[in-house]
Order: sequence, then C-alpha cells, then structure tokens
Amino acid sequence: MKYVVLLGDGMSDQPVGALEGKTPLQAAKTPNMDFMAKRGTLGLAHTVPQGYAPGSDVANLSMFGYNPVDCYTGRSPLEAASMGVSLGPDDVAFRLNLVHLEARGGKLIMEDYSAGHISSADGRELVEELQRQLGNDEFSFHPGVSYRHLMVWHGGRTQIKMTPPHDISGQSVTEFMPSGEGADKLIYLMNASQMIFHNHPQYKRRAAAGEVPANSIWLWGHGKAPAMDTFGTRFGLTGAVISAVDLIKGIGVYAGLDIINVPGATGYLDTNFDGKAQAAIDALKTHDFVFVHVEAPDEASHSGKLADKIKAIELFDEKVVGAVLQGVKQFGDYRILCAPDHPTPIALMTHSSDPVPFVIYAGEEKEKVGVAGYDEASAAATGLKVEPGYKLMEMLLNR
Ligand SMILES: O=C(O)[C@H](O)COP(=O)(O)O
Repeated sequence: MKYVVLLGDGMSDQPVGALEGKTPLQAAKTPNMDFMAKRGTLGLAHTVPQGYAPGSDVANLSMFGYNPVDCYTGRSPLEAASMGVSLGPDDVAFRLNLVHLEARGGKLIMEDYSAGHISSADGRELVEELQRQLGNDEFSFHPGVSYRHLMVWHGGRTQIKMTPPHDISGQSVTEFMPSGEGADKLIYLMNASQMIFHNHPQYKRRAAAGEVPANSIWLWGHGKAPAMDTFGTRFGLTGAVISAVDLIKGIGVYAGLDIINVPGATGYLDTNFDGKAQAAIDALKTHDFVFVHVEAPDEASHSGKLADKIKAIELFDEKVVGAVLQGVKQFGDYRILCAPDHPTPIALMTHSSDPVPFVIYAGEEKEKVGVAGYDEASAAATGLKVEPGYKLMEMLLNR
C-alpha cells in the first residue's frame, strides 16, 4: 500500500464578493480534486487545536499526524532542523524575515513581509552581512530561502511576545514590536539591521532595478528544539517529504523522513509543480509514504492576490494532484489525502482557525450522489468532522 498527502497550503477560504460569493476553491477549475471528492471520503478537519495560533507550523504538524499539543515548541526550531543548524538545550531559534517597512503618516508600516519575495542569493548576502556585523557568542545568523532566514539566540529567552509579519501587512509595526523579558535585545537587533541594510550596496541596486529592497529584519516564530518520535516509530512506515520551504522539510527531519529537494521548487507561483509530482512518484518506488507540500496558494493569499490564488489552486490541481493520481496507479493499492493545512482567507490576508476541507481517495470508481466537488461547503455538507485534526493521518493509514 502506498500513502500520499497532497497539501495545498492555505487553499481553503471564505466566500468572496468578487467571485459572486464563491470561494477560490469553488471558482477554480479543479477537476482532479473534484474527481476524488465525488468518489472518496470528504469532510472537515480541525488542524489547529483550541488556544493555538493558526500557524502553518501547528497546522502542518497535525497534517503529519503529530498532536501539536504534545510537541509544538515554535516554528523556527523546525526550520533550523531543515537548514542543518542544530540547537543546543539553551538555544532559542527565531525566524528572521527580510521585510520592507515604510514610513507613512507618522507611522512605520509593514509594507512587505517578504521584501518583494527577495531571491535567495540577495537574502543570503544580507544575512551574511548581519552575521559579520552583529554575530557573536550570543547571536548567530543563518541564511535560508528567499526572505525566510534564521537567527539563534544562544542562552536566549522564550517568554517573549512576537508577531508574524504576514499578520500585520499594511499596519503600523509599533504595537507589534517584541515584548517581554529580553525583548530589548531583539529590538536592538531589528533597529541595527535597518542601519546595516540601508548602507548596503544591495539597497540601491534593488531600488534601481525596481525591486523591493529589504530594509529591516523582523524576528518571530521562536522556540527551543522539540522532542518528537519519528514517523517510522509511530506508524512503521518509510516516507519522504517534498516541499520548497524549510518549515515542512524541518518537520520531515524531526519525523525521520527523507527530504527530497526538487530543483526549481520556489515556494511561490513559479514553482516547479511538474518536478514535485514526478519526485513524489519516484519517491513512492522506494518509500511507503510521501508528503507533497505546495506553498503557492498561501503566498498569494498573504499578498491579497485573488487571481494568483485561483491560478495556484488550478496549477496544484492539474500538475500535482492530476499527475500523482495518474502516476500512483502503477503501485496498485494506494490512499491519497488531499487538503490544505489551514485556510488563508484572501480577505484577511492571513490564516484562520476554521476547519479545512479534506478528501481521502483510495481508487474508488463509483461517483457519490450530491457532492458538487472539492470545496468548503461540500465538505461541510457531509457532516464528517475530524477533531483533533492530527487523527486524519490515522484515517489515511487506516489505523
Ligand atoms: O513566513 C512564511 O513562510 C510565509 O509568510 C508563509 O507562512 P505560512 O506558511 O505560515 O503562511
């Protein structure tokens, strides 16, 4: 038996006025997800436990079959594992975003949480400069992918309130600066980064090229290394993870899964959808389980770009879901779980804690009566609810 998770990050949503009350999933052409929904098991899953912020970290731990309540310590330690940065017991990892702030109306505004989806090469240049100028025994800076990087505070504090920058797009940052014990050191680093970036040649180069320059860091998503059993220990299966982003690959590292890096996987609309699907089929030749993650719908939602979100969903459906549906047949018995981790409603430009529509398809031929397709309303109409959401994995694996 082969098991597949196909995850379209943040693809579920709410009814959108510009779509005459349809959600992006309802408006997009998704024949492959609809095919599975009409034949398989369709329902809603609560991937975010009560009292937790609806981050991709928490929601994806659920989607990998881990109860966040037992193992979640923060987002950045998971990303650190993927980046090959090991954390000692006193180390606290922080997500370091390269962002663009803008002074407007007497306020400092979070203009772009991604510094124009800065390239990994430009991002690395700035993070290496931070390490040169600010790195010491206490703080170290490590380059990652695009705008997503890592800072480790050796002997750091964890009781600090921090805010994801994609949650405060267009808002004044003043109210969201770190607060709590040790926050002053983090604010110092954020301020220092502004001077460093402003004087860096990249600033003028990007501005002249019409690209958004990174003019600050933004720290968030902190935590110490978690303790997790491997997927193999829990379920007795081998598996692999395919994703562009360190968060998902890091969960894979802690879960003891093989990480498959696909050339051209960007975490954005221009990602290598075909390559990811092919890598998934190849992985199933040597593994029992594969988890394929596509970030593009979430990124489009954080940017408030409705057309891009619909495009991302359609590309995911055609190039990943469709290709895997075909390719998986060669293995005989298979079970596929398709879902987002959390909704990222385009109107909110950030995540919500609402349950997500999921479908589990195991090759059923017969079409069920009355299921319109794969979308939020159809999933709700079945009355099937999986709560807590991490139980979905047991459902997929028939445990
Ligand atoms: O910081 C990020 O990686 C992006 O903004 C997306 O984060 P998310 O996957 O938690 O939405």
